[in-house]
Parts: sequence; C-alpha cells; structure tokens
Amino acid sequence: MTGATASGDGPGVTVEFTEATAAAEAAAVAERLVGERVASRLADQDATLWGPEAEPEASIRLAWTGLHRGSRPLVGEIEAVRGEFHAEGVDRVVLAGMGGSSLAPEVITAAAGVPLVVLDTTDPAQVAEALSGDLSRTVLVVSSKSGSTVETDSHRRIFEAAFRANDIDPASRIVVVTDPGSPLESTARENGYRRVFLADPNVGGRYSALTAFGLVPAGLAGADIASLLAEAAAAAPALGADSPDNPALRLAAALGVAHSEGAEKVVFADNDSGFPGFADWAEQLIAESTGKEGTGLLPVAVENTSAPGFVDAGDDATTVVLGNPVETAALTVSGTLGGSLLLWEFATAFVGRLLGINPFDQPDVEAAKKAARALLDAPERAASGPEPLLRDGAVEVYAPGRWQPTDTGSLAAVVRSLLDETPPSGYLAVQAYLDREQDASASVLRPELARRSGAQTTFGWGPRFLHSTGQYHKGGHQNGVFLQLTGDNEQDLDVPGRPYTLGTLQLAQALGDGQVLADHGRPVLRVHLTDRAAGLAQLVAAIQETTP
Ligand SMILES: O=P(O)(O)OC[C@H]1O[C@H](O)[C@H](O)[C@@H](O)[C@@H]1O
Repeated sequence: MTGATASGDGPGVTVEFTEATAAAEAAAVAERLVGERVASRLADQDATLWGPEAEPEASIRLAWTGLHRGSRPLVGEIEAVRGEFHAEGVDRVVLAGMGGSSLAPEVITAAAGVPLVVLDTTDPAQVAEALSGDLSRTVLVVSSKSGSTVETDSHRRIFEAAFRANDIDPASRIVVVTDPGSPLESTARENGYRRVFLADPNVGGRYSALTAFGLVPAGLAGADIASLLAEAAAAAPALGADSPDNPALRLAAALGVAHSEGAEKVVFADNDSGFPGFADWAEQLIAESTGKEGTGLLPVAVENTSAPGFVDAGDDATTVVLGNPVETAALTVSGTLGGSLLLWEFATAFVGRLLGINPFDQPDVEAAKKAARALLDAPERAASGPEPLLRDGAVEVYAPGRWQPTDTGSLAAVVRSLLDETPPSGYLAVQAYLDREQDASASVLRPELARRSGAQTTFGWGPRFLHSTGQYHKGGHQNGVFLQLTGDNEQDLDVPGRPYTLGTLQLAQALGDGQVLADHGRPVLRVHLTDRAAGLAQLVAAIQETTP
C-alpha cells in the first residue's frame, strides 16, 4: 500500500493506492494540479477553472466549498423545529425528494442509524407503503431545488390529501426545502406550510449534501448534523491545499489517469466504511458531473468486495473500496462521513477539469423528462404500444428502438441477444421501475448479469437513477446496453389535481427514457412483469440459463 495521504488527527480522510506504479502516475498529475493551484482556487470558488464556456454556470455553483462554515447556523434552527415536532408527538420523517434532494440525507441517516422514509419513486405500492405508516406521527419534508420536479410535487399532493383524509392539518406537517423564488416556495407560502428552509441557490443539487437539502431531513430524523459539519470542517483545509498530499487531488489524479488509459468505470464496494449506501450518493455526483460530451466516469456500485465487477474488474475499470483496504482494490478511500462528502465533491470537480468538461451542468437529463411529459399528454400512445416481441408466463418483452434481438425464441435467448450486443469495454445498465422494498430481489439481477456478460453492470431503481446515472447513459461514453424492467401495478394512486395516476407517470418515465436511449442508438430491451414476483423469478432463471 503506497501513497497514503493525510489522515489521523488531521482531516480525517485518506486515499491510498494499492499499486506503486499507479501511485506514481497519479502523483505526476497531482503535481501538475498543484502547480496550477487548482485546489486553493477551487476552495476560493474560482469559476474559471473549467474554461470560459463553463464559467457562467460555475460562477453560480461553487458555494459548497464553504458550507462547513456557512451551514452552521442551520443546526440550531433544525434542532428547534425537531424539538417542536417531538413535543407534538411527531417523530416519523418522510422525505420527498429526487437525486440531490434525497441521496445525501439517505446516507447521513443510514450512517447515524436513524430512520428516514425516502420517497424517490413513482411506484404506487412503495408510496402506498409510506402512506400506511402512522400519519399522526409523520412530518413530510418536501425537498426540491427547482421546486418543479414532478415526482416530488406528486408526493406532496398525495400526502397532503392523506393528511387531510386523516383529519390532520397538512400545513402543520409539511416542511419545505427549496431555492428562493421557486414555485415550491410560492406554494408553501400560499398553503401556509409549517416551515420553509431556503437553501443557498449557489450550490447545485448534487453538491448540496451540507446545505439545507442534506441537513434538514437528516437533522429532523435525528442525525448528528453538527458533527457532520465539524468533520467536513476538519477535512476542508487539506482538500483546498495546493499540496501533493491533498487527498482530493490524489483521488482525482488517479481517476483521471485511469480514464485516459481506458478505465471509464469506477467500481465501488463498501468494506465497513461506516456509511452504507455512500456509493449511491457518489454515483449521482460522479455520473451527472462528468458524464457528458461523450466522456466521463461511470460509477458502478456493487454488493461487496467479492462481487462480480469488483473481483474480476478489467482494464476498463478502477476499483475503489470504501472503508477497510482490500488487495483487489486499486484505491482505498476511508475517513469520516463529513470529510468523505467534501473529498468526493472536490475530487469530482478536479476530474471535471482533467476531462475538460463542465462538472456543474446536466445537459441530457431534460430529454427523458420531456419524453415522459409527451407521453403523459397523450396517454393513449403509452397504452396502445406495440405488441410484445415475446409473451412468456409472467413476462412480456419489448425492444423500443432500432436494435432488435436476433433471437426471440425464449426469454433466455432475448436476454442473450442483449448481452451479445455489449461492445468491448461497454456496460450493461439494469433499470428497475419497480418497488425498492417489495421487489428488492430485483437487485440480484446485477451480479447474475455481470457474471454472465463479463461487462461492468450497473443497477438503478427508476425513476431514481434518472436523476443520477441517467445523465451518463445519454451524455457519457456511448457504449451501454440497457435492460429496463417495468411491472403491472396491483394498486394505483391518483395524483390529486393532476390528470394522471402515479402508475401512469411511472410507465411514462420508463417508456420516455427508453425512447431517448434508443434515439441515441443504444440497444434497449424492456421486460414487463405482468406478475412481479413470478416474472422476476422467471427472469432470474432465464439469465441463469444463458451461458457465462
Ligand atoms: O431538487 P430538484 O430540483 O427537485 O432536482 C432533483 C434532481 O433533478 C434533476 O434530475 C437533476 O438532474 C438532479 O441533479 C437533481 O438533483
């Protein structure tokens, strides 16, 4: 193990290399970045670091480098609101928020071991499950930077109606986090919602872990957000230092060098980091920040350090273990949670400079939203789709684009056709528009498929991933193949004040994104489960039939 950087009593974050050669190559790039004073310029919020085209956006996106100080006053405010709710017997926190508005609080609360119900789904059963909790003890945090995200707006409407139906004044139970002047702020003021936290608008969603977006839901749920900020504050000086020992420079240099040598994927495995699910947060940060203009780093979160994709990673991937080192990982990153959040934010911004892209926009996210909206405006188009290529037991198979499977004789043959389409150094993305709780077994598809395809394989719950890796799928290296999973809904939920149900929205999101991917020339296969449990079992069996 070489290249250990700052740790111990200092910043509390460490980046270590397993191979001396990789450490030396990265050190050379890090030295260059030190010469350009990139770290101190980022800490000072210098918007010129990514070139003139990125400057206008960067100039309104860099306040996150100082949040470990700037967010301190929030701690007391949040604690006071939590105290008020507790005095009223309200201690169950439900968070409605997509992407940057929920991924950080999810990891912060998981690390703290405090419950937080996260709604970042359009699956009717998953939302119904959250509604079935004790509403008399529930506060709903509605988080949206733009204030116009359709999933979050739908959750707000559904919960508002449910509170009312249970004789609870919805206004007294809704807390909003949004940017000043957003449509959500107006709605909150008009409806007299309990509390509105306005976040710093000069921080983008995926860099907002230490703004009100991360701190309000996590703090209301009972996480120690003061310590989190203190951890980040301890790490900040080292991350902003023009020094070859700067852990963020070392990490960025390692990933940048690897990318230049063809390792476009970053495979994450947790090994007792103390913050399970951290990779899901890092996934959005890395994929949305770098996956554009046909380049970028594709994050791949795997189950553990023995998982396929990690133990057998090829030249197209850098393996990163979070927590305790393992010899099979190229890099070990460990430290405090607050320090790690800031470390990856700094490192991602540095990678943006190395790759020559703007790490603060997400130019391809809107396309899927637009396609879903078009389907919602003409629901008959979604309902009267083409006949399936194959109907077999509890599954129906569709291929929405130009690419068509070569063999439609069986489910196993269709899946094999898709896997065969994966280009060398390409990847397979499994996108499950299902219930993260009740259909949790769908996640076994990732290792099963990775083992058989030999390609790096990602797994994302839809529509959650649309606000995360979805940018990379359309904007990054164009070598992905896509397996979408959709399912019949046994129950559906109306979205009050909207002409569609949650189930309609869910299907429109899957079909819309599938169409956009197909328009990019990517192979897309959709397996629709007419019975979710039976269909999933059938799919797993079909995958196991395909030869590795
Ligand atoms: O916070 P919101 O405005 O609701 O946005 C939630 C998410 O929406 C979009 O998809 C962006 O690509 C994400 O970066 C963002 O985190």
